[in-house]
Parts: sequence; structure tokens; C-alpha cells
Amino acid sequence: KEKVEITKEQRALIKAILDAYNRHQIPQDVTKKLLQEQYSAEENFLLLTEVATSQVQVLVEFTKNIPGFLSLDREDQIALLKGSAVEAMFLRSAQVLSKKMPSGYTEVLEERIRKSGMSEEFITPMFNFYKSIGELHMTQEEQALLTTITILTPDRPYVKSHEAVERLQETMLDVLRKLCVLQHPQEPQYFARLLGRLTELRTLHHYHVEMLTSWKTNDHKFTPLLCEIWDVQ
Ligand SMILES: Cc1cccc(C)c1Nc1c(-c2c(F)cccc2F)nc2cccc(C)n12
Repeated sequence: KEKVEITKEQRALIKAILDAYNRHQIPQDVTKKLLQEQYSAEENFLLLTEVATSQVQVLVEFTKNIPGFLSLDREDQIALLKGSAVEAMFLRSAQVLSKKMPSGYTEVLEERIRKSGMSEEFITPMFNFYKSIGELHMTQEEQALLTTITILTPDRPYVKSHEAVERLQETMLDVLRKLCVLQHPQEPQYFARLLGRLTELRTLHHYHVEMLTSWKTNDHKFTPLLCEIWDVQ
């Protein structure tokens, strides 16, 4: 049985990523609004647009703190952010929704998502994903690393230095693999199950493109940041 050991460098890497992941949270005023504003499909959509916009801002700040990310080609940094944003946001909202917060924030967020004028065909797979993430009971480190691995996916559109991104992603995959072995010794397949979620994220990515189109068709307004990150007119 090979002895799995996390090196000093890898421990520093985990700490840097976890600090960045925890440092950037959604601002209090946004979460307070979610609890206070009245319920209507329009109001819920507006609030979710605010949450989505703040999630993108949080994501950009987190990404800049991923060791090695800022050394990548600048255009590739943008291509990685645009290509991974919604997947990272699905992961983040899954982690928020699977935690039962004392403030009742998760229940309110879930209620507003279900009643925001989104069609059932997107709601079902979205909440199935949220449930499957919740069942994994990921540690904070695993959540932060899985998000990092999603962001560092080399085969996003317009990425030029494929190898540079792949090398960075492999560094993170190696750390996550070791963490899974050490933190879930009774579940040898745990690491494989985490990576399986990344496949499910790709499917949700496609659903999201359709959601954007249907929101646009129903004349829903987005913020400039959401239009920019997802190339919406
Ligand atoms: C904040 C939020 C949380 C859970 C579900 C949803 C639908 C949202 N809201 C949006 C998402 C989005 C996201 F932010 C995280 C996960 C999946 C997502 F669909 N994307 C967009 C794009 C334009 C407008 C909104 C309202 N919106």
C-alpha cells in the first residue's frame, strides 16, 4: 500500500487556495436583501441577478489568487475565466445550498431560484446536482481545490497555451487526489466521484446557455458584468 504524503509545498498550496476561497464571500447586503425582499418571479430574478453578479466578482478575485494563474498568458486568463465561470458558480451555489445556514438563507435562496420564472427543465437537473454535491460532504479544502481544477480546465474555447494550463491543473489534481486518500480512507473511489461531478458540470453549462437565451427571449435584464462574462448582448 503506497504511503500517501502531502509535501510542504503542497500544504502551502492548499493553504493559499483555501484562504482565497474563504476570503471572498458574497457581501452581507446582498444576502440580507435575499432574506427581506418580497417574493415575486420578477423580484426573485432581480435578486438572483444581483447574487450572480456578486458571485462573478468573488470568482474573479478568487481566481487571481490561485498560485500560478497570473503567470499564465493574459488572454488565456480571460479565456479560462469566461469558460469556467458558470461551472465554478454552480459549484459555489451547490456548496452554499447544501449547508443549512442558521439564518435560513439557503431555504430562501432555494425558494427564490424555484420561483424565478425558470423552466422546470433547468430546475430539476440543477437541484439534482446540488443534492449530489451535498451528498459528497466535501471538506472546505476539497471544495476550493475542485473549483480551482474546474477553472484550470485546459480545453476551454480560445485557450492558446494548453500545456501551461494543463501543468497547473495537474499540480492541483495531484494535491486533491492525495487529500481525498488521506481524508476519506474508507472511500477509495472518493477522488473519482469528485471528478465525476466535473462531467455533470459540463452538462449544466449547456443548460445555462439555454437559460440565458430563454431569459433574454423573455426580455429579462442582466448586469454589464454578466453580459461580458457570458457574451450576452
Ligand atoms: C445566483 C443564482 C444561483 C442559483 C441559480 C441561479 C439561476 C442563479 N442566478 C443566475 C445564474 C446562476 C448562478 F449565478 C449560479 C449557478 C447557476 C446559475 F444559473 N446565472 C445567471 C445569469 C443571469 C441571471 C441570473 C439570475 N443568473
